[in-house]
Amino acid sequence: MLLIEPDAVAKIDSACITSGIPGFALMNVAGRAVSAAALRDYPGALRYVVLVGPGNNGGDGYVAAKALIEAGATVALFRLFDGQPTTDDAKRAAAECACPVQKLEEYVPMKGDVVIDAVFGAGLTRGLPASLIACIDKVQSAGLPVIAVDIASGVCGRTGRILAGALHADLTVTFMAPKIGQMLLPGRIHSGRLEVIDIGTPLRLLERFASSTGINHPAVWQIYSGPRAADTHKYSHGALTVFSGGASQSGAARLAAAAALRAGAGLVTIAAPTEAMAVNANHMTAIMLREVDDQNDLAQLLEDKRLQTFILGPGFGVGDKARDFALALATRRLVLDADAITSFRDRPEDLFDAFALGETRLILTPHDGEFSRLFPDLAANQALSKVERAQHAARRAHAVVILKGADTVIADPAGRATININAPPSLATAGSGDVLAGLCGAFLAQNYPAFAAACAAVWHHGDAAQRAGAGLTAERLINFIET
Ligand SMILES: NC(=O)C1=CN([C@@H]2O[C@H](COP(=O)(O)OP(=O)(O)OC[C@H]3O[C@@H](n4cnc5c(N)ncnc54)[C@H](OP(=O)(O)O)[C@@H]3O)[C@@H](O)[C@H]2O)[C@@H](O)CC1
Ligand SMILES: [K+]
Repeated sequence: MLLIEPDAVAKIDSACITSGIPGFALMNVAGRAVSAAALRDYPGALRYVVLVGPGNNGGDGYVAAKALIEAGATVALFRLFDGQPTTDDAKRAAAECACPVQKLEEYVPMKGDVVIDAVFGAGLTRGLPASLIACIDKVQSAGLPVIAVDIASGVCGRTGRILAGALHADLTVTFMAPKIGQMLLPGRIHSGRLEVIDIGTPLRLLERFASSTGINHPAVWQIYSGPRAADTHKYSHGALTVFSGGASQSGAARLAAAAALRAGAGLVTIAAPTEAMAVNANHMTAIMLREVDDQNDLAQLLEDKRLQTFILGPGFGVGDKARDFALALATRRLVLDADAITSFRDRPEDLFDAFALGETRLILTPHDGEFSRLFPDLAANQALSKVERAQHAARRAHAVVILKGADTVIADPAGRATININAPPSLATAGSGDVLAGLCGAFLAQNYPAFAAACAAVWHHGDAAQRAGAGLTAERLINFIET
C-alpha cells in the first residue's frame, strides 16, 4: 500500500491545482468526510468541538464544522491563534463557516463533547505551542473521544515522533494515503483507527509523489511464492543450514531450524560444535545434524555447493568465531542475527565489505541495541526516522536490514522499504527473534530475493502470532506459521 510523507502533500496540492483541480475543492471533500465520520461514529455526541489551527488543516476543520451545523448538530469552534488563517483556502473555509470562533484557551471540556482536532496536519514544523499542549491535557484527562483530521496534531508525519506533546486520537481521518508517521511508533498509537479518504486526487499524482516506503504486505513477495513444481526435490526447494551455539545455548538454533522447516525449507541442517551434538540430536527429528567445530570443518561443509543459505547468530556467542564464520560465508546467502551481529561491533566495515559485490545476499536482523552497535552514528541521529535509519544502514551494509520492534522496518540497499504493521504485542517473547531468523532463512533458501524474503518472514511472523493468540511462546508460535 502507498504511503506519503508530509512534504508530498504540498507537492500533490500544487500539482492538483496545475491540473485544474482547485485546492478548495479538495478541502471541501476532506472536511465533509470528517463531518460524515463524526456523525457516523458518534451519533450521540451532545456537541462537536472543532479545534482549528492556522493552515489548511484548520481549513478542513472549518469545512467540517459547517457540514456538521448543516446536519443539525451542535458545534463549538476554538481557534489556536488570533487572526486570519494563513492560506487562501483556509480563509475562504473560515469565511463560509457561520460558527462563532472562540479562543482555544477558553475551551472547557464537557461530558458529551466529541473533539475534532484540525489544528496541525502535514504542515507541522516544530513542537506544539504551550496553549495547545494545555488544551490537549484538558481533553485527554476528560477522556473525550478525539477525531484527528489528517494526522493527530503533534505527530510528525515523516518520523512518527512527537516533539512536544500530541493528541491521542480514537479515529484519524486521513486523506489520499496514510502518512509514514502514522505507521511508525509512537505516531501509530496516537492515530487510533485510521480511515483513508479518497478526496479526488488523481492516482497518477499520488503515485508520482508517493514514498518508496510502503506497508509490508504479501504483494511484495507473492510472485516468488508459487506452488512447488512436480519435479522438485529437497535441495531445489531450499537447503538451509543453521549454526548452533554450545551445549547450553543450542535451543535458539533449534527454534530457527524448526521455524524454517515449517515455513517450507526443503532440507534444514543444524551445524553444531561437538559439545552440542548430543543435546541437538536428542531434540530433533526432521532436522539433520552435522558437526562443525572450526573453520576447517566449515570449509569442508562449504564444499557442498548445494548448501547456499545459512543462519548465523542465534545462541552462537559473541566473538572471533562468529566473525570468522560470517566472513567465510560471504559468497553464500546469509541471515546474520543476534550474537553474530554484535560480533562485528568493532569492525563493521569488514562485514559490509565482504558482501559488497554481487546480488544482495545478506539479511541483518538487529533490534535497536544491536543496530546501535553496527551503526552508532545512524542510531544517534535524531533527525532520521526509523525508516531512514534502516535505509542508510542497508545501503552501507549492502544488506537487507530488518530493524525490529513493534514497528519493524525492512529496507534494502536500493532504498526500498516497508513498515510491518501486523505484529501483536505478544510477539515480544523470548525466542521470537530466533523464529524470525528461521523464517528469513526459509524464504531465502527458497530463492526469494533477499528483500522479498525478509518482508515475507516479518509478515508471517506477525501473522502466526496473531493466530496463536494470548500466552505466546516461541515454540507455540512455530506451530502457527502458515505459508
Ligand atoms: N492535497 C492537499 O494538499 C490537501 C491538504 N489538506 C489539508 O491541509 C493540511 C496541510 O496544510 P498546511 O500545509 O497548511 O499545514 P497545517 O498542518 O495546516 O499547518 C501549517 C501552519 O501551521 C503553522 N505551524 C506549523 N507547526 C507549528 C507549530 N508547532 N506551532 C505553531 N505553528 C505551527 C505553520 O506556520 P509556519 O511553520 O509556516 O510558520 C503554518 O501556518 C493537511 O494536513 C490536510 O489536512 C486538505 O485540505 C485536502 C487537500
Ligand atoms: K490534526
